[in-house]
Order: sequence, then C-alpha cells, then structure tokens
Amino acid sequence: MSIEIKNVEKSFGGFKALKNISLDIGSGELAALLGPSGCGKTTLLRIIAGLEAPDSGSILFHGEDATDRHIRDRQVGFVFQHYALFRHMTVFENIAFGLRVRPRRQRPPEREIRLKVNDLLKLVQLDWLADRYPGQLSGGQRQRIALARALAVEPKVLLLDEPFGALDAKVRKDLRRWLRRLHDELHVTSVFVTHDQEEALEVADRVVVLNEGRIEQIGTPDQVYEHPATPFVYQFLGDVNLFHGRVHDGHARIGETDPEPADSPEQPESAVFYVRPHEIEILRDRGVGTIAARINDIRPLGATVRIELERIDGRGAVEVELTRDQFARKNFREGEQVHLQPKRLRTFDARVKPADPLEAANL
Ligand SMILES: Nc1ncnc2c1ncn2[C@@H]1O[C@H](COP(=O)(O)OP(=O)(O)OP(=O)(O)O)[C@@H](O)[C@H]1O
Repeated sequence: MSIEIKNVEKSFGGFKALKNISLDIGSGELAALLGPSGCGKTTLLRIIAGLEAPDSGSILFHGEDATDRHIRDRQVGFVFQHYALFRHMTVFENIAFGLRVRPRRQRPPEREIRLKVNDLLKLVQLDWLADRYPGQLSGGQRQRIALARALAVEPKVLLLDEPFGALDAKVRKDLRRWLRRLHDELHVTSVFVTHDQEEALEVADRVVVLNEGRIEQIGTPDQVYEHPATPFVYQFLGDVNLFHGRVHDGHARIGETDPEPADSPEQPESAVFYVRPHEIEILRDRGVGTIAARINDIRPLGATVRIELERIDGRGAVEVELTRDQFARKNFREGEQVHLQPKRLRTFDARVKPADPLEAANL
C-alpha cells in the first residue's frame, strides 16, 4: 500500500512541529524518517498512524484519503522503542493477541491462530521462546516479538518508532540487518523513525531528512550521503570540517599557498567549503592549496585512525581519518607539523562552478 502525505502542518500551542510536509512512500518501500531530536519525526509517524490529526493537509493510503479514517481502519502495525509486551502473557499469547481480540465474526479459528503464530515465531527466528514470558527475554528478543505481534494482524503499513533505540550498539546493528532481510521477504510498506544516520543509511530504501519540522532532502541512502542538498544534510550525515576559502572566477581556493591570479580584475569573495575527515590527505611537504597544521592527537578507532590537528594560522581544529594501512605507511607523530590537502571539497555556494562535487583538481 502506498502512502501520500500532502502539505501536512501540525502545531502544538504556538509551536509549529511540522511545516508543509509532502512525501510519497511507494508500495513495499522501507522509508526512514531521519533527523535530530525534536525535528518532528514521531509527530509525522503518529499522523500517518492516525494517532494524531494534522491541522491541515491530507494522508492518502493507496490513493484514498485516509485523513479522517480511524486508526482501527487504517490497517497499520506499530513497533515502538518501549513497546511493552503484556507481561502476564507468554510470547505465544502476545503474538496471538491481535487476532484473539477481533470481533467473533472476523476472528480466525483457534487452529489457524496457532498456525499463524508459529509461522511468525519462525519468521522472527524465535520459535523456541514461545512459552516464555517477556521478563525472561533480552531486549533484542523482545523487539523481535513486538514485530511479530505487529505483523500478526497483517498490516498494510508497518510503522516503527526507534524500535532498536534502547538496545546496545552490537544488538542494534544485528537487528537492523535482520529487519532489512525481513522486509525484503515481506515487502510491507514501512516507515522507520530514527535519529541514527548509520541506521537510516543501512536499512532504508529511501531516507527523508527532517530538520525543525521541514523536509531537507528525500533520496536513496547514496543520494543523501553523496549529494547532500543542504549544509544541514551534509553535517547531519557524518563528521565534517569547515574551511573558509575564496571564490575567484568561479573557482575555489583554500590554503595559504593558493594565491589568486595576479592578472584577474575580479576580487575574490569568501565561501565556506565542507570536507569529510576521510577526504583529507596528510602530507609532509607543502603543496598547492595545502594548509599547515600540527598533530595534536592520534587515536586508533577500530579499522581507522582518527587524527586531530590544529591549524598553524590559528583558524581552528581539523579532523582527519586514515585507514590503519595509510597511517602505518606514514607513521605520523603527535606534535609533528604537516600539510593538509583536501581531496574533495563541497560547497553550497552557487558562485562556484562546478557546484557539486568540486574535486580538488579544480583548485
Ligand atoms: N503533544 C505535544 N504537545 C506539545 N508539544 C509536542 C507534543 N508532541 C510533540 N511536541 C513537540 O513537537 C516537536 C516535535 O516532536 P517529535 O516528538 O515529533 O520529535 P522527534 O523528532 O520525534 O524527536 P525525538 O527524536 O526526540 O523523539 C518537539 O519540539 C516536541 O516538544
């Protein structure tokens, strides 16, 4: 079932939580709503669910206006961060619950309920836990059972609000991969709320980046990461270094060794450039467009080494990330003076051509 969100607005008192949100989610798609705390993700999810009404705008399910449709009739399933399973019921009974409370005429016979619950337990790979109580499960197991319970009533749309938010990093990672595989099997249209960039990029078909109640960008994980539409998206999707440079004749210039051409009548204008830590090379020799800096701190982090430097011209700190191999070859030391060469600069400044991406070759 496809979902269309058209010009949705929502205020709480005088505060505008959602500002003119329009978004299409295709049938069978897994979309992530990604953004910082308070940007309106949960409010949008609750409006899709029918738990909250928009002040204006509409929600269409499969092309039909569902804005005024009761939550009961929207056929949505939920999994929340703290979605409490019923503590006094076994795992089996928790999953069966949604089917058992149906009005008698719509309720499947007991034999069918048993078959269905057993199938779902196998699907979430926890059939051996059927007789346990929620208190006897790990956090990750509980969330998988919550998902099985949501799927029992065959929802047309699955809404997940930070479902793995309360779990530790390793379990979280395992579960999001598991969710992706499950989605590939079931193809239920799903909307997944998260504030974790990595989670959104890994799980979703499309990522909707929200900020202060507005959509900043909608795109595949690759599009939003490689071609961020705004400085906010760029900064939210990873670590970033900001360099203040100049634009001259449509070309970017940063660094003290990159002078303006002497014969040009044009005055350079200042511009801001964005560079990811892994897009900077550390050189021992000065070159065109390099920036002198001193190594303050070297920190191995798993497969990479994070190096913090201070610019010699006093214009702030820079963070560089090298692979272990790159680091081992160069053997940098704390306190050493080096020269930084950005391999790729990004700018959102329209005066720079070509705008995106601006390769170091253009410097
Ligand atoms: N019922 C409410 N009454 C008043 N303000 C609300 C209500 N619900 C949400 N808000 C406000 O609307 C804004 C968006 O809230 P929302 O819960 O949608 O954000 P979020 O992006 O999901 O944040 P988080 O990641 O912290 O859960 C916040 O500033 C919040 O305080």
